[in-house]
Amino acid sequence: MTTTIEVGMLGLGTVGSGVVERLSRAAVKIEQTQGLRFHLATVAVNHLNAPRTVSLPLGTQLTDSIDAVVTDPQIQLVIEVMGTLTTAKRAITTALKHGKSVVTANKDLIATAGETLVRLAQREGCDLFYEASVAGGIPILRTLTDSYATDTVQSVAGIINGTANYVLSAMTRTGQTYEQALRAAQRAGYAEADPTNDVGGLDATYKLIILSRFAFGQSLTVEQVRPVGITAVTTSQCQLAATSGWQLKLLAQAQRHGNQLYCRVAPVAVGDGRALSRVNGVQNGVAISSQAIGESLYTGPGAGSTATANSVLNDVIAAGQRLRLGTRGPAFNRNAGQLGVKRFDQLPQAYLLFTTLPSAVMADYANEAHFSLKPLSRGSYQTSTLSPVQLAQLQATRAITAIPIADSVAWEPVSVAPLPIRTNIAI
Ligand SMILES: NC(=O)C1=CN([C@@H]2O[C@H](COP(=O)(O)OP(=O)(O)OC[C@H]3O[C@@H](n4cnc5c(N)ncnc54)[C@H](OP(=O)(O)O)[C@@H]3O)[C@@H](O)[C@H]2O)C=CC1
Ligand SMILES: N[C@@H](CC=O)C(=O)O
Repeated sequence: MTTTIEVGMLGLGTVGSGVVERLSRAAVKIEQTQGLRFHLATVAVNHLNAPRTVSLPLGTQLTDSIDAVVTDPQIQLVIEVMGTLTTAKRAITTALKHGKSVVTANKDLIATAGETLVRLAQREGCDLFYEASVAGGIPILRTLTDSYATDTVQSVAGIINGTANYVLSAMTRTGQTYEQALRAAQRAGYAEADPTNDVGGLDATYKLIILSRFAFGQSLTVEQVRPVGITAVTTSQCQLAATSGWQLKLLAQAQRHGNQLYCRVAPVAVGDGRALSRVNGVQNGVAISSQAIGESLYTGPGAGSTATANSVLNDVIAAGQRLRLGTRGPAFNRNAGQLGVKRFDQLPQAYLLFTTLPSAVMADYANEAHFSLKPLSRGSYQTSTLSPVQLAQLQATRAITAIPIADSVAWEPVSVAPLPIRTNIAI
């Protein structure tokens, strides 16, 4: 017997159009395999007369009133794919208070107000799912919930912003400028309406915050992560690094060490031997290290209409099944931990350096401060382990860009001599 679920949707842009298209394409399969039929009753948009890439099914209402969706007593399930913070929070809150289950792809909102919304959903006995909020088409949240249920995660290292990875890959592989590559990512529908968070590392930080709740039961804040984006990375740096066996990636990391969780979102040099170095373009990759499974890598498209819509619809089906069975309420994530939070940049580690300073000056630095410097190609170097103080002093020259090398952290303190302070060296 088939159960019909009345659905309302907020947003009909890149992801919303994908949801409409996938929902009609997969309707027969969903009915056959799940015993569910989803009837898209109403879709709310901002601009009623804007051109659309999909046609709505016959009978689906298009409105510019969010309330017409979230307060409609017929609607049982609301899909929020419009983005925004305040408007989306108000809409989801109203939907939950009206007893509706909610599926959202909104990482900004789930990272910053997710805990409040989860509590509200629990109080109202509704479901709140958000698989598409992290890594687009990769079912990483459900995998962490279901497949790591008995396991203990030690570390998560992810390329989790499709736009930034597309840009860095294009700069490395085709020599495009940052601006050219970003424009292409925008045209492909990977970037947010305003791409500032994509390239500034905030989008990856929001996703790391959500991932960390599932992997460690630990909530992070943007202030704790202090993300560094890719806006200062140049095509020349990407290509010099690649020549020497490193790929520059915007990496989001969280790693348990004792009772601390170390985190970072920053451009990092990933060695060619590591699987993450081969995750290119809009692809995302999440490498998980855990006690029972060991090392695993989950890859797939991190953004884009169809792949993201697929994740949204998997949540819709999960919520639909609970509506059918009357089992709504259990939170998507119930992992809870109590770790202190630190940043990777508080630890000694090795770096790739890019500079226009003469090699003799760089050699003097290394000699005076007792660290070693391996020259790579044209103004690039690989350092031995540097303490945070040494790094700060080195960067005070303002003529050196330092990119941390993945997996080079020294967990035990190392004794390193401080550098003499030299600022504003003439080049
Ligand atoms: N694009 C992607 O690859 C991914 C996106 N996401 C997330 O999914 C969400 C949607 O992204 P995306 O589809 O790319 O965004 P788009 O900008 O393409 O679409 C946003 C849609 O929301 C509608 N909208 C915006 N504000 C309002 C409002 N106040 N009232 C009613 N409708 C509104 C817009 O209406 P109108 O068309 O009339 O302007 C538009 O249809 C975001 O949270 C994003 O972060 C998550 C994973 C991947
Ligand atoms: N803008 C985001 C879209 C998916 O979350 C990205 O580029 O990863």
